[in-house]
Amino acid sequence: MIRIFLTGYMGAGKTTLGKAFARQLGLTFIDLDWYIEERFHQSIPNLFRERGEDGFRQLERNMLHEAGEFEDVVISTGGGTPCFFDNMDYMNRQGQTVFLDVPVDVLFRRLRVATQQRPILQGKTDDELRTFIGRALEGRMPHYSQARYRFDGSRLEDRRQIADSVASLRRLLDL
Ligand SMILES: Nc1ncnc2c1ncn2[C@@H]1O[C@H](COP(=O)(O)OP(=O)(O)O)[C@@H](O)[C@H]1O
Ligand SMILES: O=C(O)C1=C[C@@H](OP(=O)(O)O)[C@@H](O)[C@H](O)C1
Ligand SMILES: [Mg+2]
Repeated sequence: MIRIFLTGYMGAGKTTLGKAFARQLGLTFIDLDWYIEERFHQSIPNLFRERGEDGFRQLERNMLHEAGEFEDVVISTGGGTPCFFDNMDYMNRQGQTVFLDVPVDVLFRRLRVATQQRPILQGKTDDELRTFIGRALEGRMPHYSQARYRFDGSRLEDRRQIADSVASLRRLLDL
């Protein structure tokens, strides 16, 4: 039975790599954000507005424990999932955890054009955003570093790089 959790900061490539990896191995792919949006019929930004971050984190934990029971699955978590409650311990008990490690400059380049669905990043200038990402990544590293595996997520910029990264992740996980 295979159960893989991809973790890492916003823009690290969890959704992109998770989807491609699951497709190649014939596994079920669950993006935790998409799963939440499906179950609550609300976008992530609306859930933040309606429930506040604390409320979002509670339902994120509950949905993690629901999806975390699925088998033969790749679960791409949200960037904050490992950082709340005992979510990281839970994931380490349930399956193989992978931290997609990506340099701040790469995260900034990816995210500056993709803040629409990420409430935490909205309303910032480029300089504010880059500083925010750097500080947030540093603050979250104690959680991300509890993952069993570390993987370089900086090579996901085109189909060829995604295919190569899928192959590298298979070797890392011996799958
Ligand atoms: N098909 C694509 N074309 C261009 N950029 C993309 C594409 N897919 C993802 N990206 C960029 O890569 C970033 C990381 O993708 P994503 O998998 O959503 O990361 P995560 O799930 O870790 O937040 C996105 O924020 C986006 O900027
Ligand atoms: O880092 C975070 O706190 C968040 C990351 C998002 O997921 P992605 O990492 O897929 O963008 C989403 O769960 C929410 O906006 C909060
Ligand atoms: Mg994602």
